[in-house]
Amino acid sequence: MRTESQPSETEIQQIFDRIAPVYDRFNDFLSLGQHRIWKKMALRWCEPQRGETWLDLCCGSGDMAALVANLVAPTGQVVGVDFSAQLLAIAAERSQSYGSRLQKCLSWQQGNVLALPFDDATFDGATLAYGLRNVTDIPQCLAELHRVLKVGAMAAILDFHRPSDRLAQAFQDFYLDRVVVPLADRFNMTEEYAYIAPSLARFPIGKEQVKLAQDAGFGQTKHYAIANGMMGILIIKKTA
Ligand SMILES: C/C(=C\Cc1cc(O)c2ccccc2c1O)CCC[C@H](C)CCC[C@H](C)CCCC(C)C
Ligand SMILES: C[S@@+](CC[C@H](N)C(=O)[O-])C[C@H]1O[C@@H](n2cnc3c(N)ncnc32)[C@H](O)[C@@H]1O
Repeated sequence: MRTESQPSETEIQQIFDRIAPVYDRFNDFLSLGQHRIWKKMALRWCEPQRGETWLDLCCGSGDMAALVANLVAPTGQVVGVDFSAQLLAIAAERSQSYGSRLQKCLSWQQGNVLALPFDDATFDGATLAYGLRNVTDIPQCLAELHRVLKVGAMAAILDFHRPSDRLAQAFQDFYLDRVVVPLADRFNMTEEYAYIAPSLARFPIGKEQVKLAQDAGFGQTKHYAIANGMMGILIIKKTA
């Protein structure tokens, strides 16, 4: 797989600001709605509880934050953080259509997950869906996540994964190159979606993610490959 040099933070921010208008529809169409299942699977492994305060890093259009809010409502809180103003605006707009029970639990903050604007030990748990592969400094992201979590807190990190099975790998390559990018091309977003494949080629595999989480101080770490190995969920717990 060809790998390219990593884009800068500004370039990544611009990618997501540009794809914001089609982001949700593309995800639903291109994953046949499966990405919503994958997000729910991630939550089943970190179990947000009613009344807790959770952080959704790289929240984008707010999908995952809304799922967590449904579990911590009515007294809990979920803070979605992202540096894309365009996707955050969509998250805020979409949350207006949720019932007041959820709306009261959700808040949105523009910020950089590599320098979170929260005190140490603030959150009971966290989610990070399709964000770790897009940050420019994975160890710093995991260090910030560890800092703002309470001891005993869990986090679920969902992202693409490279299958070990050659056939699944070939399908993933085919799908990204011959389905995803051509569709994006029809909306003048070729480069934005062509970024996925090299970002995946650079992305640490499951056991490497476990090591990175352990190096960041997480005492319990487990990586699950799902969707025939094309996606992965890292479950981590702050134990000290
Ligand atoms: C929700 C998903 C991807 C989010 C996402 C992550 C990124 O890093 C991007 C970078 C640049 C542009 C867009 C994104 C982005 O949308 C996963 C589902 C959407 C995927 C684009 C579809 C790929 C699915 C699997 C490779 C194969 C699915 C097989 C089967 C048809 C379900
Ligand atoms: C693929 S989207 C994921 C959005 C959402 N979590 C989801 O599951 O659909 C990746 C998001 O990460 C955000 N992002 C990337 N690097 C970031 C950083 N350093 N700080 C804050 N947000 C960042 C992008 O703006 C984008 O919204």
